[in-house]
Formats: sequence, C-alpha cells, structure tokens
Amino acid sequence: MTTQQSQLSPLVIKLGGTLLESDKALAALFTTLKTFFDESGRPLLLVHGGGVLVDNQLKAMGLTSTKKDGLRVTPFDQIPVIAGALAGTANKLLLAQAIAHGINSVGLCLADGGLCRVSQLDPELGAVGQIEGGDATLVSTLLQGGFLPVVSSIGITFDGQLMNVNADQAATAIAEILDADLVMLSDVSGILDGKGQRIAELNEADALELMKQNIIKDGMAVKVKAALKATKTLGKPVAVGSWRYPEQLLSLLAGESECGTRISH
Ligand SMILES: Nc1ncnc2c1ncn2[C@@H]1O[C@H](COP(=O)(O)OP(=O)(O)O)[C@@H](O)[C@H]1O
Ligand SMILES: CC(=O)N[C@@H](CCC(=O)OP(=O)(O)O)C(=O)O
Repeated sequence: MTTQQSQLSPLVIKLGGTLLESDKALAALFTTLKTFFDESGRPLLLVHGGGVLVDNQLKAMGLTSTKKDGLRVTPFDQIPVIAGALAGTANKLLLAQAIAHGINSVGLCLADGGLCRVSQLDPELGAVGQIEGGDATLVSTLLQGGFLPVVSSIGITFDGQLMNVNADQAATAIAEILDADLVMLSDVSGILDGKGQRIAELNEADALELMKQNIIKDGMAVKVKAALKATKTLGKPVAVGSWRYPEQLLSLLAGESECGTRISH
C-alpha cells in the first residue's frame, strides 16, 4: 500500500441476509471485493451477520427463537450456540472466501483489541448487546498493514459475558469508531417503498414516516435506525444495497447513486 492509499478513509461493508448460504454469491462478491481492494487501494473492513445460520443451527438443535422489534431474544443458555454460528462458522466461511480470492484477512469479533465496548441492551432480550464507543487501535493497525479485518457481531461485556449484537448496529458503530464510509449489503436491491419500488434517496423524515406506516419494518427498521444515527455522527450518507448484483457493486462501493438507497439525515 502506498502512502497516498493508506491516507484514504476506510470503507466498512456490512454483509447480511442469505449471502452465507450461497457459495456462488459469495464467490461473485469476493471476486468484486478483490478488484475493489486492489484498484481503489482503500482500507476495507467487513462486518457480518448470519441470522440465517443462527436460525438453522438453533432449529437443528431443537431450539426455538423469537425476535422483538427485529432483534433476536437471546436466552443466556443459547449464547454459546449463537456465538459459535456467528463468530465461528459465519466468520470462518467469509475468511475462507477472502483467502481463496487472495485477500489477506483477519477474523475478529467486537471484543478483539477492545474494538467495541458492549453492554446489555435490555434485560427482556437476554444476552443482546449494545455498543457504546470503542477503540480503533488494533483495527487501524491491521488496515494500515493492508489486512482485511472480518468482524462478527459477537461482543463481550466488561465482566466477561458473551453478547449477541445486531450486525447492522455493529457495522454502524464500527464505521463511527473508524470514521469510515459505510455500505450495507442485504438481500434486497435497496429500501423499498409501499409499491415495492427501490427508494434512491431516503432522509430521516421520510424514513420515520415509512416506519410509522409499517412499510419499513423488522430487520430493515433496525438497519435504517442504525444508519440514520451513523449518518449524523459521520456527516455523510450511508448506502444500503444488494450483494446479489456484483456488476452493480463497484459503483455502489464507489458511492454512485444509480443503485441501492442512500440514507441521509
Ligand atoms: N421497506 C423495506 N424495504 C426492503 N426490505 C424490507 C422493508 N421492510 C422490511 N424489509 C425486510 O427486511 C429484510 C432485510 O433486513 P434483514 O433481514 O435484517 O437483513 P440483513 O440480514 O441483511 O441485515 C428484507 O429482506 C425484507 O424482508
Ligand atoms: C441481536 C440480534 O438480533 N442479533 C442478530 C445477529 C446476526 C445478524 O444481525 O445477522 P443479519 O445481519 O444476517 O441479520 C441475530 O441473532 O440474528
């Protein structure tokens, strides 16, 4: 990496949805990420979810799971299984893709190097964490070294309790800690209006109205609320788009507006 490249602001990409279930989609995405990584020279960090893997793992063990306002209720006796699915399987599947595409990467969770300070969000949700600041030192060192950090949304509280953090909230918090640009990739082409059409630009007032009308709901409401907070802290828009169209990804990552939804306040 040249001096000029290392001065470019980092880009945080959040990966979610059913991506981890498709080797073909993963390979296409990492082919594009490798091109972007090499050509832009920008420091890049991935934050990932894996809610579908968690669902499958809990089901395979005969356990049930519910969500409240888009967040998984996480009984304390389920957190070892959920941490295994997210910080273990999901994280290492992504690391494997990075390695197979020639990207030198490091798998982390929110607790590594004190990246994110995590505390319990709401006793009713059990082992679900919220992030209040953190320390960029370790990750900045990795980015400067040309590594791709791949971060799962498992955190650890000060007293050593594993916590399940929503991955959108994790991604926005990390973007804030690094003062980075943020792109969130999901199953959908962007945020959709009441007619199922992609919304190109979404401001806070319109987002709040669409949430009130229950047009933006469930996991997307969690994502939009987290993105709105991040746009204020970062002073720049946050993009929500799809990992399904690798041909559109480079323009989305470059901040062009013909695909996805740009959220601003
Ligand atoms: N207005 C909306 N526009 C797009 N998706 C929406 C909307 N409201 C709810 N959703 C749902 O939110 C999902 C994306 O949120 P989520 O499943 O949490 O994604 P991810 O796993 O990528 O974080 C979509 O697949 C869709 O089912
Ligand atoms: C508290 C909470 O809801 N945690 C999420 C963490 C994973 C996640 O957010 O995954 P996606 O990005 O794929 O949705 C969960 O257990 O599903």
